[in-house]
Amino acid sequence: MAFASPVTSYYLHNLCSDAFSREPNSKPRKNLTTLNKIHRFSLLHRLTICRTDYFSLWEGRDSSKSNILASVASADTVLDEAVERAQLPKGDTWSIHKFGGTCMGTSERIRNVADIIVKDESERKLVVVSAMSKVTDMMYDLISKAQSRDDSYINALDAVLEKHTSTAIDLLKGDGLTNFLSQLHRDISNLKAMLRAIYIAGHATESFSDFVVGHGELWSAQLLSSVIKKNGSDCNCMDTRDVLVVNPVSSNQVDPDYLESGKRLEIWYSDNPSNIIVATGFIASTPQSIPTTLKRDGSDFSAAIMGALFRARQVTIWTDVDGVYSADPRKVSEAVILKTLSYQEAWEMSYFGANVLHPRTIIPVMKYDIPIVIRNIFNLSAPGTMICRSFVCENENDQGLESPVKGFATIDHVALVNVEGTGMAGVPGTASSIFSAVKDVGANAIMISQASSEHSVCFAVPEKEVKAVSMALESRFRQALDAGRLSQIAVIPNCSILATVGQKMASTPGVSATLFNALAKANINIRAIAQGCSEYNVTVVVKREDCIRALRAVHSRFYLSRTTIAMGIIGPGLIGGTLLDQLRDQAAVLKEKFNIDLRVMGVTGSRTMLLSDVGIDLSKWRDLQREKGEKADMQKFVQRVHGNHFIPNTVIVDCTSDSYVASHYHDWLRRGIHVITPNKKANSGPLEQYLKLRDLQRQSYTHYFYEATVGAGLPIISTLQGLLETGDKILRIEGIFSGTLSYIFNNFVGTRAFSDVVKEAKEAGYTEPDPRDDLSGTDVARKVIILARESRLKLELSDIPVQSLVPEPLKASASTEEFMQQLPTFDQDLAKQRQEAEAAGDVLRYVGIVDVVNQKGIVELRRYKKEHPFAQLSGSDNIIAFTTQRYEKQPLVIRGPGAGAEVTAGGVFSDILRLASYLGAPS
Ligand SMILES: NC(=O)C1=CN([C@@H]2O[C@H](COP(=O)(O)OP(=O)(O)OC[C@H]3O[C@@H](n4cnc5c(N)ncnc54)[C@H](O)[C@@H]3O)[C@@H](O)[C@H]2O)C=CC1
Ligand SMILES: N[C@@H](CC=O)C(=O)O
Ligand code: NA
Repeated sequence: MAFASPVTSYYLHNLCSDAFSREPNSKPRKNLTTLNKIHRFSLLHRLTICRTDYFSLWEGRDSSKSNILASVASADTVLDEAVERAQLPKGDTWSIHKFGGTCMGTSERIRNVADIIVKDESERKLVVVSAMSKVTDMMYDLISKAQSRDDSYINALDAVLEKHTSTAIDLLKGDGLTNFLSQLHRDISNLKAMLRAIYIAGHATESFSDFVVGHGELWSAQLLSSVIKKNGSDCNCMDTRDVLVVNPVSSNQVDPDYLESGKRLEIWYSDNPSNIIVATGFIASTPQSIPTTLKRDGSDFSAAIMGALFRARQVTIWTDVDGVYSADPRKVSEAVILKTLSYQEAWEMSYFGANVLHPRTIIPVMKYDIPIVIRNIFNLSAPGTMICRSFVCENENDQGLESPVKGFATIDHVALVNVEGTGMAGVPGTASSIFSAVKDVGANAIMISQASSEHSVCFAVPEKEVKAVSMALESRFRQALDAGRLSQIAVIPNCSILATVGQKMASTPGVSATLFNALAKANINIRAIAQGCSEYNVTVVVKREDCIRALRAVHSRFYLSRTTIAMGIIGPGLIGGTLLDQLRDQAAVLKEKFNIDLRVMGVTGSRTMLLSDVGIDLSKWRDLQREKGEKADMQKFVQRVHGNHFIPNTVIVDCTSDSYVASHYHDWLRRGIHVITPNKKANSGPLEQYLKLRDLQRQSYTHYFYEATVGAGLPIISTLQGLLETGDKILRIEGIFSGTLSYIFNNFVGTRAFSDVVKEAKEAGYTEPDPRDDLSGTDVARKVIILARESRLKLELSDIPVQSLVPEPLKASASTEEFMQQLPTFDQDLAKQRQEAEAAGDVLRYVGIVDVVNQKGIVELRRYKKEHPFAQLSGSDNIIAFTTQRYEKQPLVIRGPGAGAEVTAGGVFSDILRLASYLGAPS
């Protein structure tokens, strides 16, 4: 220590002798205290009996679960009887309660804490408190200001004084208030002198800082104990520096000295016996009685050490959340509060950044099987999460039996390092060389994985450390790299770690299969995997951009009972609009009865789009689109529907007839977005693109359904796929594939004009957006191509000869309206054809044929006898006959309405439900 002047030394000498003159050992030692009795008779005894019974049960005669549970219950009775016999007074057990800074944030909250403590008279309590919220930061700020010779530390100290004075005035009165304020003023004037010394020296040692900072806990403990006393309860305030002794092991870690702390506690308690003790968290002393702190998460650690010293029944950590969540609720909004966690599970979760306890907090209580309960001070009705020995956890409730996985946690900003080469196999010491290089640059390997071929070792390090690590490895292995014994030291940046935690994974086959399956279904690629043989944790490394989706996918697989699918609907026209209405009407039933949760996150037309982060209210989607719609932007639409929500599965439903929209399917499928459509453009477009699309889709775990492209809601595609998949051979598919043309020729009778019937078909919603697509035969040709390609024929649309019914002069009409206006002029042509057919006892039918045997397709207007099944149709009926090896003599025939808003939207809807069932919805 280089102190600048004699003045400084003088100040420090005085301050230090005042501050460090606490000599707990010098206090008179009394005989065995009540506390010791508690140790001996009550808790240890209780725990011993308890353990003996559990173990004898495990090793004993009957280890079936129900018998164990029954016997545990009887063991509890035995315990109670033992306690009764020992005639231990009620209240002899201790519990530890820890209240963090938020719980102690205001006078109102401190009053609330006092209420919780005083109202529960069931047992003795040691209450560990943190400083009032923000005070620790204020105290550190004082030191940093003083060290950097910034005079404003004086004002900052005044703010600290003011905060505690006003809180005390709110909470206390009379002697309680006077005593607190006079102690506060004494402390503040001491601090002022000390900070002045730090200011002059321009430096504060760690123990000075610890001493200054620890005042936050001293004041909050004094405040709380005064309030409790004011309420008439017997309470003492403990400055834990008199009791807790710790040995520093590194700059951010200390080891408790239980033996010495136990001795000091005994002395302290014999001087200050009471039913309630309010103790300062965070602070402690070294064996030389120099003030220190317990470093990070110090107050939790204080509570756990006290729990162990008191052999407490339970340690309750009061906080502002309902307990430990199954995943970070900011990332997974459907995360649930876990009822129990084993010590090991809590350990694993906290390692991976879950907001649980610091692992070292668990060690002291774990030793004595003391449960830790995390509870919400703002929601007393929530039972919280109990962290305890796994055997006890299982008995507490059945949660452990339901899911072998408890929680999921992630670490971002990670890079993978892959050291690879044939020269590694069978060479002892390679791993040691790799990790000693990692150690030499002070990096931490978060995860390590090596396959037994030994050709590569892969490990994850924090991204900020990867450059130094790779340089160190390159230099360490320069020779091996030059000689080719190592082929590469590769860095894979932008990764995240996803950990799945659960002690019961160890004894449950199939957990990792479920996990990997969920990731596969969400189309997430796994870069590396690690599972220790304790099996408490399966860790995967994924691309950072996939991490939240991965987390949601696995979480929903293990926790969401429903199959939740995010949907984007493109083209809210006739079919799209009807589909949205059908979804609106059926959503509740699907959710309730089938556990399927369909959420429309976006609807886009060609001009406006409507987006939502939680799902659009379908009861008013039209109004919302009108009022809240924004300019349509396909990229933004897909990004929001797929990326910005908590649902792992996305489907885009294309209800347009647009080739441009269809050209996006490839990209969507590649990104793991499922596609469903009644739009025929993709499957009847250029063959090469179609084949590419199907290849991609088959390779990925994404689904592409298009039942409504042929025969609207009729099961045409699925029937054909079923025949093919079960090994049948398709010979010929023949039918009336156009609802519009079926309707037209079914109704083009008597004196009716052809154009009138076309108009009717359009108004009934059977036609394509442009009815020329129907009349020209193009729509039928597309359906023929779709079925031909499904039957493995490699045909282009241009390979199909098509007989068009569009009069030659109208082919080039500017608009649909113009076409419809001019059509009556050409009514005579078709009237003539019809009359000729009628005269011969025939009817006209517009048919499509897939001739699989001869590998060709035909689309034409044909004559059929009046008795032929094709002549028996009505309305917009389609009829499709499959002639196959199995159905050779009698074709398999499907007939029914093949166009129209309701049936088509219904067909699209059932594809959506098929997707849900593929994704795991109950059937
Ligand atoms: N009407 C029927 O009976 C059947 C129709 N289909 C198919 O259903 C699809 C939809 O047909 P309809 O609803 O009758 O047509 P429609 O014309 O009523 O609706 C299409 C909608 O898509 C929108 N749209 C067009 N291009 C777009 C783009 N690039 N981006 C966003 N939105 C765009 C339009 O603005 C319109 O709202 C078509 O592919 C059709 O072949 C399939 C089977 C039967
Ligand atoms: N316009 C089509 C609709 C279905 O694809 C038809 O009439 O069949
Ligand atoms: Na269909």
